[in-house]
Amino acid sequence: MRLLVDPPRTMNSGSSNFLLVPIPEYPVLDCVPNKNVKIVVLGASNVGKTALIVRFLTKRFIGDYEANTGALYSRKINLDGEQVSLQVQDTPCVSLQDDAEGLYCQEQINRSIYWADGYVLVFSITDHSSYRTIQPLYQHVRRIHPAGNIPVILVGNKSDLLRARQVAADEGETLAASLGGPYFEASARENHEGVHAAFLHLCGEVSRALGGGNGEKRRGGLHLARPKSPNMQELKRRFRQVLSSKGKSSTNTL
Ligand SMILES: Nc1nc2c(ncn2[C@@H]2O[C@H](COP(=O)(O)OP(=O)(O)OP(=O)(O)O)[C@@H](O)[C@H]2O)c(=O)[nH]1
Repeated sequence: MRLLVDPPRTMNSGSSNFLLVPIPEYPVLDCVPNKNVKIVVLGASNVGKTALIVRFLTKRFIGDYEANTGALYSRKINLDGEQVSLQVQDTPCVSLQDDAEGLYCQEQINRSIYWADGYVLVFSITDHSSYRTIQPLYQHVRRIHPAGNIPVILVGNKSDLLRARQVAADEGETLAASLGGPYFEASARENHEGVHAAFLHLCGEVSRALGGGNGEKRRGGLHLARPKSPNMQELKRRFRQVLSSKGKSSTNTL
């Protein structure tokens, strides 16, 4: 069975700034047996974590969001001709501590890190401090998963804002190499293909790392419960919010 969140009833089809397509959700019981890929998206504030996830799952770009509270999105994807259950965990932002050695990282994020099989580390190419957050963030992931291979990709988002660039592409490449994953420059605002390629690459890596197993992978380090299940209420609330603000700002309805 597949559950859909309430579809929007009034929309402006000319706008790309609103979530026009509901993100398919389905209960955990409907997961594809033995093929459950769990990834978490991590990074500093305002780098575009939510925008990237929504872009990947809906091919759409939403202009503005309220601060993220950590939604979990679920859907089935086709990976090399195989159906795979994908869960993508959005997270609140992390930030560097004053000494820049450690991270401010909510407990909810630690749980997500423990739960996930693959990691999307995001910075904005327009914000060098978000780039500096990545190395400590990766070390943090390593502390939670001290053993084994960690499938990871590094995404430099907002590549459409070239004039505001603060992080050079080769800085991204170098950092990604040190983490042992590939670097993708992407624009959640302007380009679905780049975002899609990045997420799909990670899903493939995770699937290979799980080796066809059921996701019961490495379990060293901290013992933390998995994060809450798909947040349907949160999604519905966001749709309602988007629709009501749309209704206020435009007379164009379908
Ligand atoms: N120009 C441009 N803006 C983007 C892009 N991606 C996201 N944004 C904008 O950046 C802002 C932050 O995007 P979010 O997706 O909310 O970022 P986040 O990392 O989830 O933010 P937090 O909730 O603070 O953790 C929003 O105003 C987005 O519209 C992009 O690729 N290009």
